[in-house]
Amino acid sequence: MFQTTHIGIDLGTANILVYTKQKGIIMNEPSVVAIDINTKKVLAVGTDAKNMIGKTPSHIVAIRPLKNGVIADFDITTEMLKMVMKKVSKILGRTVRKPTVVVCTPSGATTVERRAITDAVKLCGAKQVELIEEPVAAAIGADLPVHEPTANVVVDIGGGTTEVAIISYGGVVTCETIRVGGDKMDDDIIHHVRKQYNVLIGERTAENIKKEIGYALIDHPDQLMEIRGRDLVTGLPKTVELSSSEIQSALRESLEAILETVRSTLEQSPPELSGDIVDHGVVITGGGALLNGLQDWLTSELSVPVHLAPNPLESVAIGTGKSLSMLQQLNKIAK
Ligand SMILES: Nc1ncnc2c1ncn2[C@@H]1O[C@H](COP(=O)(O)OP(=O)(O)OP(=O)(O)O)[C@@H](O)[C@H]1O
Repeated sequence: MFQTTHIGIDLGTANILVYTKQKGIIMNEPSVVAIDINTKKVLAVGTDAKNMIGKTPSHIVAIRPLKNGVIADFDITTEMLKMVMKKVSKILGRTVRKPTVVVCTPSGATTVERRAITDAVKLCGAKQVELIEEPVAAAIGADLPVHEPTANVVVDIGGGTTEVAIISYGGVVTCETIRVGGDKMDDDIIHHVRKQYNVLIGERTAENIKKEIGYALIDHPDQLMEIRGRDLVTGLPKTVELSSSEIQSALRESLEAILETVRSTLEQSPPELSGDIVDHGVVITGGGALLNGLQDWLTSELSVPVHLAPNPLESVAIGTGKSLSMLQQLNKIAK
């Protein structure tokens, strides 16, 4: 006889997290797959694959099979999920058979995109697949009282998208999504260094620059960072010194786009909920919420309190997992 397993998966553009009720988050790895294009064989998944980005011979490519929160390459996503299930079995010390899986989807995902996620998870052996909208999962994960008739505003800044949602009484009252998140900020930095210094840098370097000297606030202690890339004129490696103020202006456009989305979502709030927003403010979550100075910058621009979720990188996975126990309760009632 085998045990039924209930699993929550945050299938993100940047990271994939797996949650079980008994052990909490048991896996947190980059959503990256390394493939040999000659044999079509998957060589590595997660951290091992991410470490290969930009460093492999030409027949090995590191692919991110999700873009903007949805599946961009179905077959590779399925392969990645199969490897994830194997890792989960290893971590749990037993074979996971026919699990019930809750997966989050961006609220802007189309029916076809939602269907693709369900199909991919089913192909990995899941018996039942339930979908939950990402902002609702993020709000549950951030311990917001989503089931109360009060406005809970969540700004989830992920790798591929930023979702802004007002949740009340267990449902989404209004929501806006833009395809601007941490990845776009990395692109902004790559573009800036190429334009300003004629130097090409990789995605990982850009992400490190963003985390170390990327600031949302114009007013911040100026910091310098040395980075290495390829000189586009000579083709040779080159070292460049970057300042936090130039990175701040490189990120400006993306940050303004996020701010505009928050503003227009708040503008759509029903008047009865606006008072709650002034009192309770906005919760920022997702990895992008960790950008230096973002909380202070949004507070000054929005004139409402802005709170950072306790575990911004894990809120969605925790919320997905918690919704799992709600599902179990519902199933018990149904039986
Ligand atoms: N300290 C930090 N400062 C700025 N950005 C960060 C920091 N830590 C992580 N990030 C960024 O957060 C993003 C990943 O966040 P998260 O794991 O919430 O996204 P995701 O759920 O995979 O994406 P999506 O929700 O779009 O599917 C990446 O772009 C990463 O560079």
